[in-house]
Amino acid sequence: MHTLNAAQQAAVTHVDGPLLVLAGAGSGKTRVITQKIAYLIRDYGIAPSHITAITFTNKAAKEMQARAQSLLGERAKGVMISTFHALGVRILRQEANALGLKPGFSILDSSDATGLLQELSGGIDKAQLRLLQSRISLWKNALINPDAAIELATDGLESSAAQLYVDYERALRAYQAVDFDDLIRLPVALFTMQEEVAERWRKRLWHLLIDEYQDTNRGQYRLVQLLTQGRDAFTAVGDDDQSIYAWRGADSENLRLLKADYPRLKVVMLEQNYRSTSRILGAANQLIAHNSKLFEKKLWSTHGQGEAIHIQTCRDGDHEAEWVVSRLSAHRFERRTQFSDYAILYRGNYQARVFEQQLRAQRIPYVISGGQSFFERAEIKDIIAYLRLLTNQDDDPAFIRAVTTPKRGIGGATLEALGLTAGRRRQSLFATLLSPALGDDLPVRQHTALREFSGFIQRMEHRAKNEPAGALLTAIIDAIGYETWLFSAFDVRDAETRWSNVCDFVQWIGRKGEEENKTLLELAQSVALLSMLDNGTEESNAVQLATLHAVKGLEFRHVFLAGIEEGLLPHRDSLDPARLEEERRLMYVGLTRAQASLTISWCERRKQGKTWMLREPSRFIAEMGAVALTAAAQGLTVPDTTTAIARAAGLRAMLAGK
Ligand SMILES: Nc1ncnc2c1ncn2[C@@H]1O[C@H](COP(=O)(O)OP(=O)(O)OP(=O)(O)O)[C@@H](O)[C@H]1O
Ligand SMILES: [Mg+2]
Repeated sequence: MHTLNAAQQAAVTHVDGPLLVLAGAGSGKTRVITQKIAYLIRDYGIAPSHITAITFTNKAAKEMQARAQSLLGERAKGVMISTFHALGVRILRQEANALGLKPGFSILDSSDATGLLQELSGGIDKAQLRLLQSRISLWKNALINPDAAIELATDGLESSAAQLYVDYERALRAYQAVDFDDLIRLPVALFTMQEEVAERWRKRLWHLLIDEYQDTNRGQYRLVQLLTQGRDAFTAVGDDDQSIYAWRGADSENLRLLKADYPRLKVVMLEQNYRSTSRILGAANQLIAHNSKLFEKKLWSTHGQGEAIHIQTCRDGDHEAEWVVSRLSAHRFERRTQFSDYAILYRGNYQARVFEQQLRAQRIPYVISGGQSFFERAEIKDIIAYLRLLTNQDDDPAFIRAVTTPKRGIGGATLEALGLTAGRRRQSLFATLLSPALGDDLPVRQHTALREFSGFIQRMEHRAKNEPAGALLTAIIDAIGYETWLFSAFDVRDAETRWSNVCDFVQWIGRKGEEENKTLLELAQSVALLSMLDNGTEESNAVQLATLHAVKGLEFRHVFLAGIEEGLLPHRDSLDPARLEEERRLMYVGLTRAQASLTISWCERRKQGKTWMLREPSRFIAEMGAVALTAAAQGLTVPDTTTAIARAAGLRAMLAGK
């Protein structure tokens, strides 16, 4: 408690009613949550299992768990610290029956969902499909069901989306599958319909703590309401200036709604920033002052002025990557810092590639998050299809993927025949396959192959109940001949990469199985969640590469913000006033990740498709205010790449000599 300021202490000790901590970046909101968990358990005598904390990413959950553990030791283990979605899974798993789901239901990640929608929509083009999918997702997040969506639809696009939504829901139910949005929507529906179920959960949940509250959507808001109704005891912390998920249905109005919905709401403001130098904070404050305000907030730091913010003009994207990586390298030798003190941040995933190339070329270890997930690679999804099938045999998409990968002589015609019979009988493919009468509809050879497959799945399911997860997964992969198949289907280098990913996955499952004492069946279900937001491989001393969206809540000693140009940030599709404000908040999130130094780069030209486009520095740079900056942009010379590399090499030699 002595490590908290007075306002933080007030937030920690307020336990009997609703509380909102509303404060800017780096003011210790997340710290309030961790300390409050410890306070509730140690000083207030609440059992760990009655406390639940919600974070935005798996990574944040992990960090919070570690911090709670360092404060509380073993006792912290009983606290549920997870993302909203993981809480949803937990509720659904326990209440599956009430929702007509079986406990082993499948969770589709967004690319599975896209695949299913593609199939249902009869193969429309990708751009159109993306629009429909995001429309459906927004409806789901706003708790609007398919029937209501049909009524609400106002134009052609919305009507097709609503129709697709109807078919999509039907398919999901038939496959005993849920998508990410359902992980919130279904518990809300359940708690709304069945008061006694809601009450049971409320009893278990003495105090709920929610980080990054500004990025909750309608469904999540409702879930919190349903879980806390009655005692209304919860802690929400957030910053409206860091709301950056509107495109996924998040609504920072939820902060204001709290005040209306909970008349007893206590609001605590925090004003001291413990993270950044005054100069970085000043730039961030000046920038965000250009947005219209939901709440008035102050933020100051006692860390001193610190280093000037460096703005670098680069010729093009390649030059930028080279420059950033060389500067980082030189900086590390000068300051004797760790690689993990650095983050290179950008707006879009695709921007990562050039930085990865440079980092690899200069042999600098890095981790990347927010990019294409490890779990979204084809070979990993192949294996996951088998896992899904073990837990839920009605999962038709998993069945089709597994039965056809590796090829086992079961062709399109066979699957089509099977599909027709299944459709007629309103059964899943797997259930149809098991029924004795099927033989009439299929040629003998095909029938035997299918039967072999179903027998295999059933045997493995049986073994999964008591054999260690890692060993069993290895057995499955051996039995299906996956390695051999990879090397026959792809060229050697490609196959090697894929096989090594599969081995990593097996190891990871093995480790998780041991650590969490879970069977393969139990692990299989949570795998889908990992592909959601963050999936950075774990390495301790590495430069962090990430999108701005993925680094919310995190901090780094030295931050590079790349591609800070008109068109990229703000993005050219987001220039209307409302979206421009969201872009500005994104920049604010980026600036406020930095503790000690901040380097911003932009390119004079960039390739867009095949043509070179001239670029301008982002308006956000000007909005940060000139005092904060050294301006290479204003004609100051900076060491070019070669000098920086030479300097780094010189320093390396010097350090080695010492
Ligand atoms: N009272 C305090 N004394 C010393 N350090 C503190 C105090 N409160 C917070 N800090 C430190 O300040 C940094 C920022 O805290 P924290 O991450 O909790 O801020 P936040 O408000 O959650 O930021 P963000 O809005 O970016 O999520 C952390 O390193 C934290 O340990
Ligand atoms: Mg935080």
